[in-house]
Amino acid sequence: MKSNLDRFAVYKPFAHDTISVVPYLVGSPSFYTGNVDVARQVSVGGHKCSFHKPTEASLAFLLWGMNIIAADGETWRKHRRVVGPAFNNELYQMVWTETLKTYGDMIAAEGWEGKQEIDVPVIQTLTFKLALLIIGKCGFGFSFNWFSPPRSKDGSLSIQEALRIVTDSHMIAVFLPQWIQNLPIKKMKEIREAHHKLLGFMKQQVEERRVEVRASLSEGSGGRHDAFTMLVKANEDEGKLKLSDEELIGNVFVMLFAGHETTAYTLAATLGFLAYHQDLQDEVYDQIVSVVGLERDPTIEDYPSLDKVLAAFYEGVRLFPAGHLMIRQAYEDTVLKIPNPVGEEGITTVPVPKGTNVIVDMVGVQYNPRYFDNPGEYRPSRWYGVNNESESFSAFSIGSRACLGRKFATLESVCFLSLLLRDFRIQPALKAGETKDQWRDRVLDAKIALTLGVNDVPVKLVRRV
Ligand code: HEM
Repeated sequence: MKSNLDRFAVYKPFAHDTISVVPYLVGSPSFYTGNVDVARQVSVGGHKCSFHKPTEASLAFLLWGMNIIAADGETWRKHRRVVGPAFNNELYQMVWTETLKTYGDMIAAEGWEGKQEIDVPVIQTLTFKLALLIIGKCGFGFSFNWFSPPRSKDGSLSIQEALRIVTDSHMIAVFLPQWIQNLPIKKMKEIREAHHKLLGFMKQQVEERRVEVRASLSEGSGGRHDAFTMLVKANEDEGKLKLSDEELIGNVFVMLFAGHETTAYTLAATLGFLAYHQDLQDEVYDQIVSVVGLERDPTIEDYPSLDKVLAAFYEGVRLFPAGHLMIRQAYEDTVLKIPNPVGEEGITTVPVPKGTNVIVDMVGVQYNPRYFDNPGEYRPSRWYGVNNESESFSAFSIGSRACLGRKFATLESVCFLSLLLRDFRIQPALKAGETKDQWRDRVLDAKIALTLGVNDVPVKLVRRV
């Protein structure tokens, strides 16, 4: 069976991991690369880089206002100066604490306390809910919980439900023509209601936070620590370079999209791999028990010692790199220095005319045998002892435009996995007559939406203690 992750096969006939693709009929050639050195040349940004992020590549992120992901050049620097400080230790502590709390809520709300075996037909139903609640609480500062009713007593949508609908329908809102979105059908009406509700709410929140931040600055008190509040706070210090309210909202929303689906899919893939590889799951479990024991909750201070849990997650990100395409464009005539194939010394310099797209194919990078021995194999030990911030792990991108939420995602995931894997052994939920290998082939393959993700992962949770 041909896998959607077999993208490196594209490069094999050419013996190069950077290729030029010429369209049959119209359009100019583009480069596709699975090479980290080439990726670095085009994706790092900054004055010396001849490539930028074209607006067409970021349309999916521009629905709510300009933001750090879509911006480029000076505009990006302005956004980064405000958004960067929001990712600080106070936020990270909040991510850990809220993940612990949300895990507890999940167990109670799903009725799993005391249950010995639980069938979970699609693990994504849990990981998406977790990621949405954590980004909602830590990114937006909302008090969400695992089972809140979708509509309040007066029949209006709850903010939590509006956020869920907006996230789930993002591709519709971006790509479907406006006249279809305006049709008086139930689904479209619901999406419009959710957008309207959320936007009104966000505007009111910006104003509320501004008042709070000014009060806490003048009183010297602490105030809230969610990313939204931090953003408003950082923006207050910016004088002339302040972001507008629309840009603030654009950035809060982009965090929702950048930080929700990515983490949720990767957690699902990681659990799928660990279900298939019971020996690797036991290795991770042994570390959790030796670091945290069986009684107490893991703390953020345990995080550096839970390196096998992190490695299991990193290997999930590598094999299912959620940010699978990074599109850059030459804004001037330039060259690419392309390393020759393995076994041949040196580089080949290729001219790149202004306007040429270079597409960093993250699946190509992560499955490139130049960097990984037997790249298709799930082997977390590749990351044992590798510094957490290391660029040898490239699936969060590299350079100054690398993922700002890397630590957010890894803290959330390590905390959640440590709790879940300590309580339960994860096993593949097989169909009647299906073998484990058939389950792997059916389940551990990719599908592509806004990000790249794993197929639905059906598992069985078996209580360990
Ligand atoms: C497994 C989880 C994640 C993966 C694999 C991932 C991957 C990436 C990649 C590849 C980029 C570079 C995109 C490009 O240059 O075109 C990126 C950028 C970014 N990510 Fe993530 N991400 C993850 C989670 C998160 C989370 C949880 C957040 C926020 C809470 C986040 C926020 C961002 C932001 C703000 C940027 C833009 C940085 C900039 O351009 O300065 N990401 N991410």
